[in-house]
Amino acid sequence: MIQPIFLVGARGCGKTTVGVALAQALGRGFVDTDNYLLTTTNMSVADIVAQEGWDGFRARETQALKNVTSPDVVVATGGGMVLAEHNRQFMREQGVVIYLRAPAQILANRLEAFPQEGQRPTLTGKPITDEIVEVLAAREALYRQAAHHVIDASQTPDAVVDAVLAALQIARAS
Ligand SMILES: Nc1ncnc2c1ncn2[C@@H]1O[C@H](COP(=O)(O)OP(=O)(O)O)[C@@H](O)[C@H]1O
Ligand SMILES: O=C(O)C1=C[C@@H](OP(=O)(O)O)[C@@H](O)[C@H](O)C1
Ligand SMILES: [Mg+2]
Repeated sequence: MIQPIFLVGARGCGKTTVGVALAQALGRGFVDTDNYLLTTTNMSVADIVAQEGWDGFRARETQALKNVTSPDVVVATGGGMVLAEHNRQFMREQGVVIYLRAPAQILANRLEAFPQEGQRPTLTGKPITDEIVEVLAAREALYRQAAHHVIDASQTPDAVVDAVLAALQIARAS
């Protein structure tokens, strides 16, 4: 049975980067919930948060998750998608959920090199490393709860894709 694949994990773990490569390897469609919101609302995450607060953004990302889900798609979620219990349940029931896990320092290094502030406005007002440590501590259990598989995301994107394919026991389509 073909099921959607949902990538979850903290900011910078590579959900978007790996998602594109995984979809290509499987010959599937790819969709990113943040990009979906950007193109459907013409607003960045920072714009939405400025106008509607984080609660408004969270409501929109829940709707985006439902809108983008179809059987043959790879979905890169935003790092906070797992915060809502119904999102975790939806993903687990509808498809296969992969937690891309990496240590805080690796995440911080990637985000410092490529902050994308419009899509990643501050969550805590703290410096990146402090924020990542705090957010991971708060969410680690949620990522694990949501996930069917936990993959080491500190490897190269290609190696992460191979690890996901091995976990799913499927071969590359190309
Ligand atoms: N496995 C990886 N190894 C090295 N750099 C990575 C890896 N995955 C992602 N990156 C880099 O980290 C940054 C954040 O990646 P992104 O895919 O946007 O993460 P996420 O969607 O999980 O926030 C980007 O600059 C990307 O090129
Ligand atoms: O961790 C979070 O709460 C968020 C992560 C971001 O996505 P990425 O994980 O793709 O950076 C984006 O959805 C938004 O800024 C909120
Ligand atoms: Mg992303």
